[in-house]
Amino acid sequence: MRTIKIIDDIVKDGLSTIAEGYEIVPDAEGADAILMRSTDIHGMEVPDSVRCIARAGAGVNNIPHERLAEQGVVVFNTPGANSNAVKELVVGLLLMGSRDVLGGMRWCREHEDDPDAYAEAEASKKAFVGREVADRRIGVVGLGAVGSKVANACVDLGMEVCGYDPYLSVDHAWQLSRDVTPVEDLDELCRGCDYLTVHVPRKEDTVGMIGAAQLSLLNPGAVVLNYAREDVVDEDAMEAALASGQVQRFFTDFATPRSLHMPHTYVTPHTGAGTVEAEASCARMAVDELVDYLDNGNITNSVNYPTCHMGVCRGASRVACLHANVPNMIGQITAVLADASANVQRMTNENAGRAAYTMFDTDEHLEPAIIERLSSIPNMWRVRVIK
Ligand SMILES: NC(=O)c1ccc[n+]([C@@H]2O[C@H](COP(=O)([O-])OP(=O)(O)OC[C@H]3O[C@@H](n4cnc5c(N)ncnc54)[C@H](O)[C@@H]3O)[C@@H](O)[C@H]2O)c1
Ligand SMILES: O=C(O)CC[C@@H](O)C(=O)O
Repeated sequence: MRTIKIIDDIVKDGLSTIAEGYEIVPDAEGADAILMRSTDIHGMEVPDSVRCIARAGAGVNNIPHERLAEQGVVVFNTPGANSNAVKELVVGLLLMGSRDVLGGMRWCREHEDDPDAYAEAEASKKAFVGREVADRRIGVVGLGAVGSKVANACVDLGMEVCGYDPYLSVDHAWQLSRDVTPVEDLDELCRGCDYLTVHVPRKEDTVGMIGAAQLSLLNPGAVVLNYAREDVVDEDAMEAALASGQVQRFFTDFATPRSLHMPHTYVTPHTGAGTVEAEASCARMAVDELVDYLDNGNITNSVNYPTCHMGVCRGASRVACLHANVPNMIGQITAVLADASANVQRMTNENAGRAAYTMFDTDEHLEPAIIERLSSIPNMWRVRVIK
């Protein structure tokens, strides 16, 4: 029986692909895998029993994945699985940010007992006049799963859309409307924008990337949306820009102590991906990744190990070696197998960044002493006997 510890709220519907032979357990200690969402586990000691962690979502800044790679723990995420949900909310807020929808609704609610409200509304409505988004310029920072969808939707709304993404993948480039203008410099992107929306992961080069300089380049009265991570937009700079009117409205998905008190700021409680569809598709993708890794050693959508697929093992045994991406690891692994006269049926080696993954099927079962020898190769982080 394989075991999964679930951290966070994972919709039941999303767990439907958990195969027979799996059990959800209450503790991480002793579990084979962890399935989780946004809880920050930087301070958690991940037990040695845990071989993989799947984050049902896109952002993995809450998981120490580089450290976990050296512990031989494969970390997965679910690229794109919630991107439509975020796109829909961002587009909705973009429109709300252009018309004072919330102000108008508040006015109506405040007049709920006023018998003359209907007539007074006609006189009061000029306070809520907004602007149309068509022909306005929007800058989209990050053109991945979410950003590319937002950019395309803005094209459909008739906006002038510019995008900035120095690491744009070929897949996402294919998905992007040809009416999105690529801009190579962040400041150039911001210059003259009426709207700015941010869809980058939280990492060293994105923390604070939207600061005073970028906000000052927007058109006065711009609307800014942050549905990426809280500190991608510098809060000091944003508060000053809101106070001066340089930014008219700020929509953010992050209820930080600061954002909750900022003027003209509309905060949602990290619900960008909060739809039944997105939650289920993230959970299902995460479960599929965990199960294929635990059962077959295959790796799909890992953020700290390379992709590797060898299907289902047809040999007597399958072993996976998780190790540093340094020279002569394959040489040392095959030397151990040659010493043991093991006949390798299939073998794959892949690497990504500092980590590498070597998986092989053999015609015979490998004795524990051989596994021991493989494990003691320097820079070997974990050896898994899958079959
Ligand atoms: N609010 C939510 O509920 C919610 C939901 C999904 C994603 N997110 C956040 O949004 C981020 C993006 O999600 P996604 O699914 O589009 O991820 P993604 O990986 O598909 O796209 C991220 C894009 O950002 C680009 N990028 C990276 N560094 C950059 C930089 N310095 N400047 C410009 N572009 C850069 C990448 O090249 C990539 O194209 C996630 O990492 C997560 O933090 C939030
Ligand atoms: O799990 C969530 O609720 C939010 C997920 C979102 O922030 C993501 O990065 O995909």
